[in-house]
This record gives sequence, C-alpha cells and structure tokens, in this order.
Amino acid sequence: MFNFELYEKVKPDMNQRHMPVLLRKLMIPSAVTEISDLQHILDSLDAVVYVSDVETHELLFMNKYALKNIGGVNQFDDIRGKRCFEVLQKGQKSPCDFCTNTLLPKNGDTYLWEFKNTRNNCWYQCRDRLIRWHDGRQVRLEVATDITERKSVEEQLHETQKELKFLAEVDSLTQLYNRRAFFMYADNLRKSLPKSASLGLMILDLDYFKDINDSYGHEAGDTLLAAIGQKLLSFSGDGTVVGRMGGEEFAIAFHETEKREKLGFANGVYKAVSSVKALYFKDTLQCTTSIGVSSQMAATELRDIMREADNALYQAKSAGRSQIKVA
Ligand SMILES: Nc1nc2c(ncn2[C@@H]2O[C@H](COP(=O)(O)OP(=O)(O)OP(=O)(O)O)[C@@H](O)[C@H]2O)c(=O)[nH]1
Repeated sequence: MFNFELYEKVKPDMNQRHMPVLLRKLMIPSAVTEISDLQHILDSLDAVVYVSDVETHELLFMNKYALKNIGGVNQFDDIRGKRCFEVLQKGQKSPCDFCTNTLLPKNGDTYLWEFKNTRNNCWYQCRDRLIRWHDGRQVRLEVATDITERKSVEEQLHETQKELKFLAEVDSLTQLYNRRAFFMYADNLRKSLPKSASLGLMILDLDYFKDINDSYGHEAGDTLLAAIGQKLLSFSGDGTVVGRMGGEEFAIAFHETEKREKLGFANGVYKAVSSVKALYFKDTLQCTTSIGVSSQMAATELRDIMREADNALYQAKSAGRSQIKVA
C-alpha cells in the first residue's frame, strides 16, 4: 500500500513541470513518481475506493469517483477529518447499523456484500478488507462497483417471475389456487405437520349450479363463482390451503386441531358459502353447497385423504345436497 501522507509531504511542486527533465528526475524521488501514478490510477477508476480507520471511522482516503459520486465534493480536503458514515451515508450521525467492520476477515480476505447507498440510492457491490495503514493501525479498504443497472434488471426479473408464478398457480376468476397449486400446497402443509397430527380435507361442490347458468347466463354464474371464491379465500392462511379444483368444485386442506375440529370447521364454511349473495344487474344470486370432509394422520398420502372426502361428498349429493357428510 502506498503512503499518502508521504505523498502529501513531498508532492512535487507544479512549477517543477517546467524544469528540465533531468533536473526534475534528480529532485523527485522515484517513489513519489510511483505514488503519483497510483493516485492517478485510483482516480481514473470507475469504482468507489476509500480507506477508513476501523476504530474511529475517520476517512483516510477517497478516490475521485467516490468523492464525486457519493461524497458530493471534488477533493479529499473538503472532507478531511470526517468519519466514513458522515460522508458516505445520508444524515448518518453515528456508525451505521449495517457497518461491516466487525465482519471483515482478520486474515485479510475480502468480504463481499451488496448495498444500496442512502446518499445517491445507487446499488454497490462492495469488496471490503482489513489492511494495515502506514502508521500501523488497521484500516478498512473498500472497493465498490456500481451495480444499479444489474439490480434493476434483477428486480424486474424477480417481479416477472412473481407474476408468472401467480398466473401459473392462481385461478383468475376466484383468486384461489388452481387444482395443481392446491395439490402442491396442500401436500406441503401435510408434510410440514408431525406425522401423528391430523390433516383435514373438505371438498365442496355447489348445488344445482347449472340452473344458475341456465337461468341468468354464464356471466352471471361467473359473478357468483367469483363472490364465493372471495369468501373461501378468507379461510386461507395459517394451516389452511384453499383451491378451486375446477368448475364449481372447491377444496380446503387444513391442519385439524381441537380448536378447528373438522365438522365445526365444515359447518362454518357451509354457512359462509351459502350466505354469499352476488348481485348481477337486478338479480341477486345465491346457491348452497354440498361438502364431503375427511381427516387422517398427516402420514397418510394426500390422494387417500382426498378420495375419502370425495366419497363423503358423493354421499352428501346423494342424500339431497346442501349438507355436510363426514367420512
Ligand atoms: N359460469 C360458469 N359456470 C361454470 C364454470 N365451470 C363450470 N360451470 C358450470 O357448472 C355447472 C355444473 O353442472 P353440473 O355438473 O350438472 O352440476 P350442478 O348443476 O351444480 O348440479 P349438482 O352438482 O349435481 O348439484 C355446468 O353448467 C357448468 O357449465 C365457470 O367457470 N363459470
């Protein structure tokens, strides 16, 4: 590491430029020329380079790029004596809570991290390391490159992936998980439970839905389906997965507990669905539902629990609809 203080002390006078080359060579020690070259190189970098005392946080060096792009000044003298957080962050009066000083490897290896600067809102990939300064103290050397563009592309990609995932998993009419996503998340719920815990499964099939379509039209049917979907969505969350299995059939997988016993829960869902009233122009649409419920130990395969609930639903339909049957 070159010695900036030495450089400041013996910096060549500008007038020396006009001296004959030989005389200049005699007057300027070669080390100083190297220092000047290094300073020039650091100042020409399109990257932040700075050095600060790890104990006091005093800034000991900042290259031109850092001074201009983060410090908002032109020369180091403008910030001399200040601490890194005062110059590098916006309105920071004490060491930053994300300061990496304590994380820097003692063996001098590089610590790599990414960070959004609070002064200019640019993202930087920072390479920090502990080095020994010319006076023996330990200092932090940071070299940081602007990755704002990459971050913005990454964020866009992330957003697009989220949208695609949503489109692939969520039924657009009811906002509930579609059949495939329901199976995936219901099975995830099952696997997340202790093997001896109870997994409940409820299958709902709306009653005489064809009559709604036939009487009011398909669009009216859609309106009622969407309203019922919204109601069912309110049951999803902590330990409950709700999905539209297709047409006018829905399913709810749930962790059955003492508080949420299957018949009591099914009763609540039955009442909620049957009380949905969807307004379609002048008409108010409403329908009942048949429900089949089953619950088994979480160690049981999902398709087996599902089959039981399906059989119970068949019995509910056969027994006249608008009722709950437990397997
Ligand atoms: N509007 C609308 N109707 C749908 C949709 N998916 C399925 N359906 C209708 O749902 C009706 C289901 O009819 P069925 O299987 O005979 O059942 P149901 O009339 O509800 O009678 P039960 O189930 O026996 O009580 C059909 O008319 C389908 O066209 C949808 O996305 N929108």
